[in-house]
Amino acid sequence: MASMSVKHAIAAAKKLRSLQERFNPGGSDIYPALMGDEAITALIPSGNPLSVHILMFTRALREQGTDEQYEKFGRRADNNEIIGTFAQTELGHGTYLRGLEARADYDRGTEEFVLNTPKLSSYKWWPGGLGQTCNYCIFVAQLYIDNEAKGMAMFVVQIRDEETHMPLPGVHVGEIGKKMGLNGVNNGFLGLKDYRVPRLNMLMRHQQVLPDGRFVKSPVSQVSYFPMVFVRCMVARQNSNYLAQAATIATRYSVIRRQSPIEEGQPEPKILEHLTQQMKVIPEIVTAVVYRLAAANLQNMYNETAEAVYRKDFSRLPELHALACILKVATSYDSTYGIERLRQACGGHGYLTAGNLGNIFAMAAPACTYEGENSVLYLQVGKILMKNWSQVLAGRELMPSMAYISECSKMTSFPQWTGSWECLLKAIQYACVGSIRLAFQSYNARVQSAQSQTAAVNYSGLELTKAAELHGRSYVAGNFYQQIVNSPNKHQRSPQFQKVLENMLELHLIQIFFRHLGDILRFIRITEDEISALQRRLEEVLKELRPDAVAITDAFDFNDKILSSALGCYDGNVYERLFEAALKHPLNRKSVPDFFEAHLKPFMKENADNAKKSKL
Ligand SMILES: CCCCCCCCCCCCC/C=C/C(=O)SCCNC(=O)CCNC(=O)[C@H](O)C(C)(C)COP(=O)(O)OP(=O)(O)OC[C@H]1O[C@@H](n2cnc3c(N)ncnc32)[C@H](O)[C@@H]1OP(=O)(O)O
Ligand SMILES: Cc1cc2nc3c(=O)[nH]c(=O)nc-3n(C[C@H](O)[C@H](O)[C@H](O)COP(=O)(O)OP(=O)(O)OC[C@H]3O[C@@H](n4cnc5c(N)ncnc54)[C@H](O)[C@@H]3O)c2cc1C
Repeated sequence: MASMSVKHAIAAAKKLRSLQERFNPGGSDIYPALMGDEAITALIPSGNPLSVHILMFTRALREQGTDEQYEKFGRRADNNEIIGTFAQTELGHGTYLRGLEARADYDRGTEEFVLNTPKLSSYKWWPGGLGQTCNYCIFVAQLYIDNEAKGMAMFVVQIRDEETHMPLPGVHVGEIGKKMGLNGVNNGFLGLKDYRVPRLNMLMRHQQVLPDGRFVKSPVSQVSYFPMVFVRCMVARQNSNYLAQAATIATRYSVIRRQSPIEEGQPEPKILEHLTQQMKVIPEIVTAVVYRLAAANLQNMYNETAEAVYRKDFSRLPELHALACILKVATSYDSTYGIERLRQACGGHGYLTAGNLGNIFAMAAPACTYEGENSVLYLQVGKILMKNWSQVLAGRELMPSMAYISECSKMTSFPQWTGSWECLLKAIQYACVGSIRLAFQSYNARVQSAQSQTAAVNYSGLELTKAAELHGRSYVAGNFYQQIVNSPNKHQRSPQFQKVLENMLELHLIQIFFRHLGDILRFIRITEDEISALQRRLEEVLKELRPDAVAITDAFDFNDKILSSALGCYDGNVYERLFEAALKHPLNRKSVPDFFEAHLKPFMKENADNAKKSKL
């Protein structure tokens, strides 16, 4: 499987290179490569073994290395002359980066670093492509000078001979084993023993070790985390894509499959006529659109921040970090749970490999873990919200994506309930700020009672997580509202198209309202009549969006090859394709399976003989 994936990935990368040269001659714009990676990844159901090379290895060289280091390593990596990965996570540590055990000791006598993974738990474990594909990696280690720890640093390390692909001396490298998906990616392990690299193999754009061993600290240590921020932004885009693929499959299947009359004596309807089926499928279509728009916003913010960081302006890093965390978490959680809901909406055929929904789930699900495990990133955002709440109390301005927190903090009570979009959006934001305030009170009380900040974060973790989740909802819903209601290009849309978008906004806001009704009722008085009115509107908007469901998912424009699903093909010939896939199963090559003579027949005969004996 791994070699097939590498073969496909290389073929696709070559195609991508020619496209890039045609549409972006000589440009260093990485995004065609990423779109290509998206396409490559979608075309290789077992995952793209070059993803981490494209997304992390090349970018770390460009963003963390000096111009000279880019010339030496980065250009060759961008041109796929060398293939690398990002080796940070270890067998014993993934989240707590300050606990990473791999070490780099500076030897000023030879102006080299001596790299070691001192224990089994220090082995790098998980990096994509590391097992068999890559011949280089970015090796993340704790830097030591004269045995004094200086923090994390990144090193360009060649792990395999460029001609023979043999592991180099001092390198122990291999595949970590089968996973629940992405088995074409050959995630690997790496142990290094007294492995020496020249001083200039340490990426030194932001921090340096001089020949005499003097250490020049980075002005902002967190800039070394930047490669992860980028992938978090990419995950938001990628996982909204996975959800869109699954929503396309389930929608198309739901207008082909007929089952269970709604009126006695009437013919069986398409299953999408059932209201509960609409509630399973249509909100997922809208969620995919909502996150795709949020991910696009985040990508623009990443570009702007990356350019600023290149100019040594780190001012926007904190906001990008907060948004990248919350959108990576929200998109990966909602897409993973949404894909499973869509699989279940397709009945038994949704469980067939030929439907491809299981594989799309297996591709989407690990995004809840890699690039920062979601519950950890929720806590990270919770901490940032605590810091921002202190700013609010001090009357200081907040970063733009948190401005609503200041506004809501000035409201002594929630205004008269109207049920309008603005009211629904404000309700989610108001509940978020109420949750932040409660979390802050708990957190602050703990710090006041002499708990350390890290302990206070841990013991306030449930409230911090809730506040972070509601912050994500507020940001995403606010972004969707702005795009639909206040977009500068709104006048270019036909009235019909605007109406579909407004129905999608109505559905998203009501769906989020009901999902967090408990959180909202904690801070806002809403009567049963007002809630029932929203229930009616939910049923109504599902009915209104039903006729547009296929057109919206067709607009995602996934080629049948990308969907790779007998349930979701454009021509709708589901049963023929299911049957065609079944006949291809190896067990159907013979009428009598080999195991009949070898196992089944003796087993049945033995039982028959025993039955006869027991009658005698
Ligand atoms: C177009 C689509 C194409 C396809 C797209 C495909 C996409 C996906 C491809 C699949 C490939 C998967 C590859 C996977 C790779 C990996 O998994 S790489 C390894 C990832 N590992 C992690 O993410 C580790 C998670 N842990 C952390 O990030 C940190 O430990 C922490 C949890 C954030 C804690 O940080 P730490 O420094 O230990 O302590 P804190 O006190 O929390 O932070 C200190 C201050 O630093 C700020 N900060 C933290 N992180 C960042 C950051 N990234 N950027 C900016 N600032 C950061 C933090 O807010 C604190 O600030 P102050 O409070 O102001 O001091
Ligand atoms: C498919 C895939 C691809 C990957 N690719 C790469 C790669 O290319 N390069 C790379 O370096 N890594 C990669 N990783 C590793 C990934 O980054 C780590 O798995 C991730 O960072 C989580 O670390 P961990 O697995 O060690 O879990 P741990 O950090 O051990 O966490 C385990 C659990 O403990 C809990 N926990 C941990 N810390 C806290 C906390 N502070 N507060 C509360 N609860 C906590 C959480 O529930 C967490 O799920 C990949 C992983 C996967 C699954």
